[in-house]
Amino acid sequence: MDASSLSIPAMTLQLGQYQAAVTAKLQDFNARNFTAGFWQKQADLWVQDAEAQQSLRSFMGWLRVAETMLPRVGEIEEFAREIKAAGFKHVVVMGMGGSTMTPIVFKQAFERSADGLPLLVLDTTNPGSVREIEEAVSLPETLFVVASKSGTTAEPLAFGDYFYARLKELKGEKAGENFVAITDPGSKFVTQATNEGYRRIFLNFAEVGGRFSALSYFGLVPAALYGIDINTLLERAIAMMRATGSEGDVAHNPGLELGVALGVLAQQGRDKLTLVVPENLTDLGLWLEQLIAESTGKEDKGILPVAGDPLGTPEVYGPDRVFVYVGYENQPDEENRRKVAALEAAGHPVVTILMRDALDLGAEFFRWEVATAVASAVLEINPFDQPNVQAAKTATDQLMKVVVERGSLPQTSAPVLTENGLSYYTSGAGSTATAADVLKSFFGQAGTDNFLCIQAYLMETPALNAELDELRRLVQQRLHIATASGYGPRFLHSTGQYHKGGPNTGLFLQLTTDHAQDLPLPGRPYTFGTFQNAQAAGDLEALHTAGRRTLRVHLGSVGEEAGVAQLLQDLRTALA
Ligand SMILES: O=P(O)(O)OC[C@H]1O[C@H](O)[C@H](O)[C@@H](O)[C@@H]1O
Repeated sequence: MDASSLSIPAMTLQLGQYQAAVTAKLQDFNARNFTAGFWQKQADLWVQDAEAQQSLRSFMGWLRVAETMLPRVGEIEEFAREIKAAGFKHVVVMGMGGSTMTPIVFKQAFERSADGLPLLVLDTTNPGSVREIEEAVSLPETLFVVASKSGTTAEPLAFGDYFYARLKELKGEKAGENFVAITDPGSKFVTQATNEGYRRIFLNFAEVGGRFSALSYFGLVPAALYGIDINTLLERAIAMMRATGSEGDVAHNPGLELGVALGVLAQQGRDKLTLVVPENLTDLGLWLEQLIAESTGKEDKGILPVAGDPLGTPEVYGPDRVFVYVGYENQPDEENRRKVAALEAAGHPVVTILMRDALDLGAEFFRWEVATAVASAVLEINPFDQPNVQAAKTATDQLMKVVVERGSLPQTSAPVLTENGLSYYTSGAGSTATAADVLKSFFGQAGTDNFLCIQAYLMETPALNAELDELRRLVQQRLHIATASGYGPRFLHSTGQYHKGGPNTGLFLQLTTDHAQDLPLPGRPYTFGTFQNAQAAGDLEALHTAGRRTLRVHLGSVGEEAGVAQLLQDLRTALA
């Protein structure tokens, strides 16, 4: 073991029958001096098309962003002190995908320190969630951080407009004092934030893509406001950079080894990366999902990150899994570790990563960024684009144009059935006498390497989470397929790329509602609820265009929890 790898979290790979193929690929990559080429941004390691190579190179700024940020720690910490001195009591970070995933992880993984401010993240257009945030804080004492790399993403702009209008009612022309922007230089949002008198605009780096931006201003500004020691976080990331070859050759490159393993396993059908984490790291799953799914899920290939799948015994899993345990050295997490050991004994490949404390997340973000880029090289795809995300955005934009012109969303198709207030929309239904029939026929399409993806355009609550977990458990036990679940529109900026661009193995269950308690968007002729439903309809259209199998269950005016409870009951009958 070389000296630099001593200062990074330990990783072990138990690959069983796949070890030989992974070793062969590693030897092949080493023979081609992959690590040196990687640090020199040698784009032909991934793709051969000249245009794609140029684009790929232009998004590799994340490689050394931790080093760029280290000298800026003082500036960020000074800003955090200024905010506290100005009397702010809360921070709300607003944005989508890569721009807000890191603060979500930090908020769960770290206890807020005595000099940190409470942190909330808004990354949904659900009117109930927006209202929940508004009610949880005292608006005049809240700092709103609008985080958008492009400065053109519809959601953060809507969130910014909504809360800016609220603050204007309270503080008039001084509203901008409560707002901070993190965005790329030259984005349209820079102009808007300047005109609105934002307190501060942090300019990030054009060559750092959203999902690779954890160690840039996007992750570090919220972290410092929350009281996290960002200096140590970056130092740990830099230790991982060195271990992966940033300063020259290394005997073992942990990012390369993980990435090659994941890429080779995916090629051999083990393409569902099933994450197992202790209770206090579940949100790391959200971060890994957006990184891995959006980077690798394209051209009908990809690795599906599966987070929050109830962990079962070996016999409920098919040969399409690789299990990754990420936990803490000093936290026993006995039940998870015992189950993972049983899976390994049964021949499933298992990766184990043990962090010393939450500050090691700095190192892990970087390890996983390298591994994701390396796995993409194995799969021969460009990890830094997201071609299929745009399809859903375009379809949603078209629908919103109709809303602006006509005042409401167009009715697209008729349900195949309405029962107990729930309406079912699907093209694949056979006999549709009852809801259980519709469900039976939809789930009857599940092949062994398929997965269920629940897409909930609903308000996230602990009760709904518990119901969706139950739904996943039921499907896993009865059908032995992987299950994933995401709240819309969050997942559109994350796993949404894989859903439309990855292999056509998903069964997509979309859940929508009428939004009994909607919220108007100031200055716009529509509500948050209509916006969220347009996003659902736009994505459904994009899924259909990509030939995916879908079932939309509209909960109508039946409450969200009551509606999903009804669905669960019918599903139990259907899968009996
Ligand atoms: O930061 P933004 O430019 O607003 O982008 C937010 C998110 O939007 C898109 O959907 C991309 O696919 C994501 O990778 C990105 O993180």
